[in-house]
Amino acid sequence: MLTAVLRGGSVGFRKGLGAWKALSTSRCDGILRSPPLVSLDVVEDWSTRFDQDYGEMPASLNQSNELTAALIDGKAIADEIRSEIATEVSRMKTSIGKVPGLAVILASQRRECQTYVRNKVIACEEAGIRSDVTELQDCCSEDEILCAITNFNENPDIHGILVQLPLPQHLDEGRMLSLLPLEKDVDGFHPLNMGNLAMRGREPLFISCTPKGCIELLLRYGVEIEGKRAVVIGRSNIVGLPTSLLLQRYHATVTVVHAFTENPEEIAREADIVVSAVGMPNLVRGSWLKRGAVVIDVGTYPVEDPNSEYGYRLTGDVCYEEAVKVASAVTPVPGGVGPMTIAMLLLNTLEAAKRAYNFY
Ligand SMILES: NC(=O)C1=CN([C@@H]2O[C@H](COP(=O)(O)OP(=O)(O)OC[C@H]3O[C@@H](n4cnc5c(N)ncnc54)[C@H](OP(=O)(O)O)[C@@H]3O)[C@@H](O)[C@H]2O)C=CC1
Ligand SMILES: Nc1nc(=O)c2c([nH]1)NC[C@@H]1CN(c3ccc(C(=O)N[C@@H](CCC(=O)O)C(=O)O)cc3)C=[N+]21
Ligand SMILES: [Mg+2]
Repeated sequence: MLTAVLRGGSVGFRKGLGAWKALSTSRCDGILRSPPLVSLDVVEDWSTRFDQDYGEMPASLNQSNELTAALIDGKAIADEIRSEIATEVSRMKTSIGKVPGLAVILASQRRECQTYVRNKVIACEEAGIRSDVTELQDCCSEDEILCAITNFNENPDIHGILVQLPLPQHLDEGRMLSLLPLEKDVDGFHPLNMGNLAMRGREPLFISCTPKGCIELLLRYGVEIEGKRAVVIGRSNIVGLPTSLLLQRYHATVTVVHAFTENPEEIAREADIVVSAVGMPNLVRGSWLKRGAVVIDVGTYPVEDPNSEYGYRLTGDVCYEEAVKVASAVTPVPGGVGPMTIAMLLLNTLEAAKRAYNFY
């Protein structure tokens, strides 16, 4: 039975001997877990660590001793999680006649925002989750957003509410997010959820989907986090900041790099784990990476591409061709973090519904 994907479903902390330990709880027993695939130390024989489950190439060395990084297949893992969520949703429907419901408030005509929302709606449908989108004009007022939030808040069939970001410039994003009902904040962006993520000894009701998806990729690929040097590039409320907090919960030593950072390249090169969330294609070159590092590329930057379905395609922050020669594992864009974000959103929505009905 699926109740949580993150190992230690709620990441608990145990005090003792000066150290806090993330506690593994039994709440995530039903989830398929692969044995360690990627080690932070470069090893010659990857075949012994290679897990068949995801069917991807393990990192290997070529004749000139260059690494070929393993591909971290976010799409495959997300599909697996989504099918487990679908099973849970049908169990819920059968036993109490209810399904989870997700509301999305979209106030942007930007095509990639429209695409993300469309992808979320499709993913909901496939999992048997009800979804309801309120589209507002770019020029909408704060009151209109509040009104949409209130409607969804009062609707008992809606368990999760997501305000697609960024909001148009003239709106106060922080204020909008602070007005979300805590127990429906499946994006984890409410200041109380963020604050509880940041504070030791406290648990957020929801952890933001993208950071949760990044950690889940690391865990599923067996990447050790505890004690390792992690560098997060970007410090936004929606990705960089919560990712740095979550990595600390898993006992990484975290450095945050941002637009004002001097010598980002040198800092990044110290990292065992690099998470980049900037939105600048090719920012992270091969020279930014320590040999054997694990690289999670969150960036999704739309570039014109007349050959692709919607006239654009997405590129990440990482120069993939260079990174694969230095890193031990890399997430692709697309097919890496993006699909995990959606899977975690469905999971948070399922969790919200379970709480609402006290159904476990
Ligand atoms: N795959 C997914 O599921 C998701 C992908 N994304 C993508 O991730 C990217 C980041 O999104 P988001 O966090 O919302 O973006 P923001 O624009 O809110 O934040 C960007 C961050 O990058 C930092 N930055 C800017 N330039 C540099 C630089 N040259 N070197 C180092 N840091 C820099 C900024 O620093 P400062 O704070 O100093 O300004 C800021 O902290 C985007 O491409 C977005 O589309 C976002 C969410 C989910
Ligand atoms: N309140 C809020 N919550 C969010 O979670 C949120 C947001 N606002 N604003 C925008 C960012 C961006 N984001 C993505 C989600 C999925 C993909 C995704 O599925 N990407 C696919 C490809 C999609 C495609 O090709 O168009 C992939 O990377 O494989 C990408 C980006 C969520 N965001
Ligand atoms: Mg953004």
